[in-house]
Amino acid sequence: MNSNKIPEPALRRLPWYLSYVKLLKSQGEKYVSSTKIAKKIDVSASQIAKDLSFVEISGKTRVGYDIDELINVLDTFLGFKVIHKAVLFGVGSLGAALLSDSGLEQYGLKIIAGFDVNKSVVDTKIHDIPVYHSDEFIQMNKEIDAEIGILTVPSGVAQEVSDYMISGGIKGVWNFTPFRIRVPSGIVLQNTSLYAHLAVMFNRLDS
Ligand SMILES: NC(=O)c1ccc[n+]([C@@H]2O[C@H](COP(=O)([O-])OP(=O)(O)OC[C@H]3O[C@@H](n4cnc5c(N)ncnc54)[C@H](O)[C@@H]3O)[C@@H](O)[C@H]2O)c1
Repeated sequence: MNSNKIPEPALRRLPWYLSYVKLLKSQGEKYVSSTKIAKKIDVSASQIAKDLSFVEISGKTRVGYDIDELINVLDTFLGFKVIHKAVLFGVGSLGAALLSDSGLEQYGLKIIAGFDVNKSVVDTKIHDIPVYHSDEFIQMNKEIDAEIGILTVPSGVAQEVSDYMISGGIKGVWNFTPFRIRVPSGIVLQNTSLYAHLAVMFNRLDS
């Protein structure tokens, strides 16, 4: 298994296969072929077989992949089985919604604490997750040891808050702000924007 070598498009497709085979398992299926996955997902069977060649699993002739084994190797390969500790900066409408999303933990992301500067949210709990003042982060992260920082602050402070999280030991920044923040080499940056996807949908609807 070599996760460094897998191309990003293949890596992005693996969760689709995982969610489909989990559905098949819930329907009592034991085996699945790449042809069967291909029929449901708009990806060719040969592409699926190629993508799955990056994970340590081999199909059986005629029956295909053992579903339990496939779920297990995909969950492991994608990092969903290991709990990654995270903190979240900016407990506003988006940040609070993410703190309330118990689905993230099923994908291996455990948000340990939220941080904000607004007195009305500091020292509260959202979905049982404590919210602290941002100034407390550096000291607290020596204990929490979170490696992922979720950024849901206003764009105007995105860069400074990102720098601050990194100075406190954060190794990966999940940036939800529309600001193109910069991170030092060695720090992983993932930008996520609902709005960018919406723009693509509008553009396609209008054309
Ligand atoms: N990626 C997406 O799809 C998506 C969707 C919605 C919003 N957003 C972006 O997410 C961000 C938050 O949006 P929102 O609607 O939740 O805003 P919001 O105003 O409701 O929340 C922002 C929070 O950040 C806090 N904050 C401000 N300065 C801070 C600092 N220095 N340290 C810590 N916390 C600080 C504020 O007190 C507030 O609680 C914005 O940048 C917005 O553009 C992105």
